[in-house]
Amino acid sequence: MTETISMPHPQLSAIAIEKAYRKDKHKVPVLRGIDVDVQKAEFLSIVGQSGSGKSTLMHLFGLLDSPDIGEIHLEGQRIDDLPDHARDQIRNRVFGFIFQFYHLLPELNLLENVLSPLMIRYSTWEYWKQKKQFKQDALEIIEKVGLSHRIKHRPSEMSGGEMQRAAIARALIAKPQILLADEPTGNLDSSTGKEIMDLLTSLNEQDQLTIIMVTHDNAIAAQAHRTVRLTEGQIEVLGKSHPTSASA
Ligand SMILES: Nc1ncnc2c1ncn2[C@@H]1O[C@H](COP(=O)(O)OP(=O)(O)OP(=O)(O)O)[C@@H](O)[C@H]1O
Repeated sequence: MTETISMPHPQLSAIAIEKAYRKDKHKVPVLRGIDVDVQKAEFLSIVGQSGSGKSTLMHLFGLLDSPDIGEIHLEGQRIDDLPDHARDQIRNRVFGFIFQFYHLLPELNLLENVLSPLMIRYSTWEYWKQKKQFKQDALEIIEKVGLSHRIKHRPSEMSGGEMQRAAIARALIAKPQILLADEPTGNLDSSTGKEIMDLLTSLNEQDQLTIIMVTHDNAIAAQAHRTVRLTEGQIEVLGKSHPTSASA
């Protein structure tokens, strides 16, 4: 009797992705056939020269944009071709985003910034009904990122490292399965960058949070489980492999 062994799907896959932008009536190809599998609880870094398409690939993973050709799969299900409302829902519930320049709301204090995704997700009535619980969750997350002493501070009153911690807390409040981090240390000095990497590593190891991180810094990239390099629109696999990763 033959036995079929079914392999679990990767948590997230880019399959034969192609993407071009238009410039002066010309099509400029950026991604030319990208295949990447990301396993649950993996920490993957994506490196490549400026303009190589790292952010473009990240945006496709997070459904902020759509590929011209190819597919994005979540747990084996295609998600890039879903209707807008379903894409919005997956983007908000599955993915958390952090960026080089934090993108905090300047007029809100830390606690309000962390709560802001929930204010957007829920109706005013739903939000007020659950506000006590949400606030407690936010305070726990703020403690986890080491900012309990900054709750009432606005972004202009925080350092770069504190603002990135605040942005991480804001991403965590929505309980994402996958954190997409675009140059999270790109605006920080090396020791503050290391602190942010330590925080991301602990979220990955202790909370089993999958992290996909874009960086131009090879030393930062080396702290992930696995690194892929984008070169001329294609993937080159570098570095160590995650124990459960089967392919690029
Ligand atoms: N919305 C857009 N419209 C037109 N061209 C774009 C758009 N977004 C990106 N590009 C172009 O696509 C290429 C890849 O951009 P992308 O931002 O993905 O690269 P990157 O590797 O993240 O670069 P960097 O490290 O400098 O941030 C660049 O040449 C960029 O100019």
